[in-house]
Amino acid sequence: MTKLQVAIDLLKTEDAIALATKVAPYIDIIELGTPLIKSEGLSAITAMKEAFPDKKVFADFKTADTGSLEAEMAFKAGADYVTILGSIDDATIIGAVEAAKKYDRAVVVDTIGVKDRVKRAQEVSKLGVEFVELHAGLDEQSKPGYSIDVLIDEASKAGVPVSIAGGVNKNSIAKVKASGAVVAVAGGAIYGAEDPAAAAKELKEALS
Ligand SMILES: O=C(CO)[C@H](O)[C@H](O)COP(=O)(O)O
Repeated sequence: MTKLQVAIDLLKTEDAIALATKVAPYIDIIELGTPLIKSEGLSAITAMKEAFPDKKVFADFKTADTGSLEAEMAFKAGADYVTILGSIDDATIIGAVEAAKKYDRAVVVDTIGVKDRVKRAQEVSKLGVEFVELHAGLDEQSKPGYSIDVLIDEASKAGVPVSIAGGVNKNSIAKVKASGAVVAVAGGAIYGAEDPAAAAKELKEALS
């Protein structure tokens, strides 16, 4: 079954925890977005894991170097998953995977900015990562003509475990599920909704 991940791109830990409290019943993975971690630091990860010990906590570090060091920082703070950029050298991903083995946690590779996401997903899947995020970032999504259908098509071709992030919402969720993605990542569709709990519930039900 496709899991549901909420991407929390807010800037304050207390706001992130308040949102997670509303949506937790419908969510499998709680993602602390890169801006939140940059704003609040590692303490945001620790606070989220302490508030939700039974949920997977995902630290969206988007690490570009010193993979082992940064992954260890995330895991020590309480993260279950850390992201490493797919556009960088394999050595960074391998270092992070070694740290994940030490802490019994997992690495997710983020393909933001990668030209051939399917090829890179297949390459890095051989390095021991948990899954690969087929990702169009918020800036890419704002460009004219963007459609999540590109990511959905790639997920169906990848042949390795992938998540989809980049405009998952109630209109696209059925196609995301049908693509075989192991995780659907929804940010704005949940934290930007008038009723985040209802939005998360609707997405979760569509994945069931
Ligand atoms: O990682 C991110 C930006 O770099 C976002 O969290 C991700 O793109 C999901 O957000 P949305 O569902 O709002 O597109």
